[in-house]
Amino acid sequence: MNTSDNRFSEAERNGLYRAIHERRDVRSQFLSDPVPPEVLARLLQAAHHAPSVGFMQPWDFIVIDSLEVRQAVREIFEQENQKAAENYAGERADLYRHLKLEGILESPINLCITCNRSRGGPHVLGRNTILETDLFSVCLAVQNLWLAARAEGIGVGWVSILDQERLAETLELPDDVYPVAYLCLGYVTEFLPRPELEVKGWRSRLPIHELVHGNGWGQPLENGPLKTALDEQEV
Ligand SMILES: Cc1cc2c(cc1C)N(C[C@H](O)[C@H](O)[C@H](O)COP(=O)(O)O)c1[nH]c(=O)[nH]c(=O)c1N2
Repeated sequence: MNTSDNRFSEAERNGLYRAIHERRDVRSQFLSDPVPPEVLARLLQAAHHAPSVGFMQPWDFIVIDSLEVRQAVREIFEQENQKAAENYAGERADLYRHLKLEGILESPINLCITCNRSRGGPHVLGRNTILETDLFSVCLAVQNLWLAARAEGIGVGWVSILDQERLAETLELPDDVYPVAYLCLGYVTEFLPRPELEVKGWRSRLPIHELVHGNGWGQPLENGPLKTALDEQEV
């Protein structure tokens, strides 16, 4: 059997890698143009087709277009962001305060992806030992949506500078439902070529060869074909 039989076509593979490499966290570039319902439906379907522990599908999607709700969430962000800024001093504090870290009011849609921690009953296959696997599953749904959105030309920004309890209260979540991701979605003026935090001088992408270890933590990858290929593909 030819090992390439199951491969996508070259154009399809290029499309997938393009979505991965050109996906951005967006907060400064949102347009107010509405996202058509059929496009949003495709994004939600992409999220719903993520893998999940024991096929638990612990996610729900709260689609928020109400200005009132968005304003309430924006206030939570403001308070938490003030606190976060106090972690830095001097130039770093100045830089932090100049970063735009949310697009809650500018984006036409806010979406909260939650995790229902009791979905599927008390014994979910694969979740007997590592309880957090339900949360991991929801993160994969977020990433599916994020990549599909990039292919649709829609920007997504994840806002985590939020007090979860206040967010849960604002969205009237039941006790066993945890707000994993608060996302802002919309068409954009542009997708930056690099992460905004890198463009603004906050932090850079680490070289991949420092992150790939051989056979155990801290053991460098030996010089060989994998190391060469990684170095050649560094982007
Ligand atoms: C769990 C989690 C939480 C957050 C983020 C991401 C993730 C995965 N990111 C986006 C983050 O800053 C961004 O992904 C990195 O800077 C890399 O940039 P690109 O996503 O490649 O553009 C993010 N960005 C932001 O402006 N405000 C925020 O609160 C958060 N929170």
